[in-house]
Amino acid sequence: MNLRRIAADHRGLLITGVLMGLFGTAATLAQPWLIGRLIDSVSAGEAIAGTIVAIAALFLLDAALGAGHAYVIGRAGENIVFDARRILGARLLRSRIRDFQRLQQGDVFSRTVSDTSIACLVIAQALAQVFTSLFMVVGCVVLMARLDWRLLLTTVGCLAAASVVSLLVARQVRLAALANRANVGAFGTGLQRVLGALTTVKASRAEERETGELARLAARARRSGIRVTGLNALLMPVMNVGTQLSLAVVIAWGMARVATGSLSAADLTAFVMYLFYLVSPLVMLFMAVGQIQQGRAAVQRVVELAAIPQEEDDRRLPEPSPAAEPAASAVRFDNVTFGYGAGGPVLRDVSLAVPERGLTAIVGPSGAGKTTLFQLIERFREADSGTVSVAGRDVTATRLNDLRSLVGYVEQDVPLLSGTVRDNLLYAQPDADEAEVARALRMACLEDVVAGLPDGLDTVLGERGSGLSGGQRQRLAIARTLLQRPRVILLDEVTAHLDADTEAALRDAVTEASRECAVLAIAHRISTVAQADRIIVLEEGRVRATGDHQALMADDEVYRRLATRQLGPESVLS
Ligand SMILES: Nc1ncnc2c1ncn2[C@@H]1O[C@H](COP(=O)(O)OP(=O)(O)OP(=O)(O)O)[C@@H](O)[C@H]1O
Repeated sequence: MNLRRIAADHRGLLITGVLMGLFGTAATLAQPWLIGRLIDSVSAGEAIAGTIVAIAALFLLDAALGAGHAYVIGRAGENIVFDARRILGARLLRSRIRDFQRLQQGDVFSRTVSDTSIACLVIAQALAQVFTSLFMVVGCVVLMARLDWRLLLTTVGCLAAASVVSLLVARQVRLAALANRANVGAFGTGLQRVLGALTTVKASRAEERETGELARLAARARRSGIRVTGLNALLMPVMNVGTQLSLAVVIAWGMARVATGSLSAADLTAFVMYLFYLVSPLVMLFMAVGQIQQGRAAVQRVVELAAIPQEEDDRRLPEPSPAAEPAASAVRFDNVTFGYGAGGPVLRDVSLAVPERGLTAIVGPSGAGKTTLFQLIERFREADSGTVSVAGRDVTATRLNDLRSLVGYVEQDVPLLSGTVRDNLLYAQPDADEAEVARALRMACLEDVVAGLPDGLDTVLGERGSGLSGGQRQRLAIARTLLQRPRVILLDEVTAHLDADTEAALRDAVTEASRECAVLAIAHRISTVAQADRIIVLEEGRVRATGDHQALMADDEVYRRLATRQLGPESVLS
């Protein structure tokens, strides 16, 4: 993402805003000159009605252009923020999982939400401010020089001293503001840390400790915020002292010269007005420069995040042929080796085939690489060597959209999003009709559950599907997957103990699903293993054995151990 290019897309509005600001400034600059002429006309006893009308018109024009400038620049800023967030959102959703998982979620959030607005608004507004303030300062100085260059030198002397002090203060403001942003960010991260694990905090009786920690972080943010406010409060008064000093000198010396006749009263009045007009844009200029510095830091953070690598653009790959390819296996691994990077391979020379129908259970000790197999099938990760195929197609030669429509993934922990039950059900297949929904609910054994909810399908679920039990959430995710009519369902079973009824319902749902497509289940329960048509035993990234329960109980020591210790002692009896 290139913010400069985004800003260039809105150059029409930006240029209009800056031009309005410049014309408004020109209208401001003309006012003291016209008032000087008014004084001249009054002194000379000439008609003044025309001049008064011109001055009033200038005031109105100045006000209208000032308002227009603020609105147009603000609007351009919001447009730029909108584009930046839209592009960033799309890039995050299309990012590669392995790169996304390296990021801190709190940091991604603050870069996408607040850094984008700081970067874009500050830069649009501060840049516009620089143009108009600079024009005002230069205009005032030139017109003051034309009126009286000696008075100008005196003024510049006083204001220059005040400006140096202001610049030093402005620098401190910038540093303090950066520290304050970091402290506010640290508070946000601290809050996210505890709110994300609120039940753990409560169960550990750590509320008081964590409240203290949050208060400490909030106090740091408060301290640095007060420092910013204090320094900011100094800026204007420092410049005001400079103005008051120069005003006193200009009036004293100017009046003396008016008395001797070397300066007209009209020119002195105009000069004093320019003096007032000069100060505010001078301060604005300092502040805008400081803001641009802050904005640059935010731009840097946004651009860094936007550089996150993307899933490959696979539109060049051929479209799948409409005739369903005959495939002997729903999923095939041929000599697949894969590692996450440092630490060596997690899957080693894995070869396996999952038939088009039926339930295939994967069992293995913790860390054997079971979830990693699923990651490769969905192509969240890619094999270092060997081939993974789904429905007869090499996953690396299939468009991601096509691949992921062939595969339904039912995760263990977070299968649902917040929203209604219906939203969740239709998530992968938004255009499914009522008959298909009813069929999916029936197959996933969810009809009774939905009927028992207060608003049926329109019941609103909390974040991550809270409001349903673990087993119900998984069955809803199975129903969602069934609506998609995939060729393969990947099921990572819930590990938590389920009651006998829920377990039976889940088992029935899986059996139903496996009549229509291949179900590949990471099995944590003996009920799944016992009903499986075939079982793959994975150990240390290798396929150790394949077979049915009876055969593996007889032949495979690791399976026997898993079946008796991990999956439940009752398996020995089965
Ligand atoms: N994102 C990751 N980055 C680095 N290593 C990882 C990552 N995910 C998993 N691993 C490592 O890969 C190995 C296999 O992990 P995987 O999650 O596939 O095992 P598993 O068989 O599903 O285990 P469990 O039954 O405990 O869920 C583990 O040693 C794990 O530490």
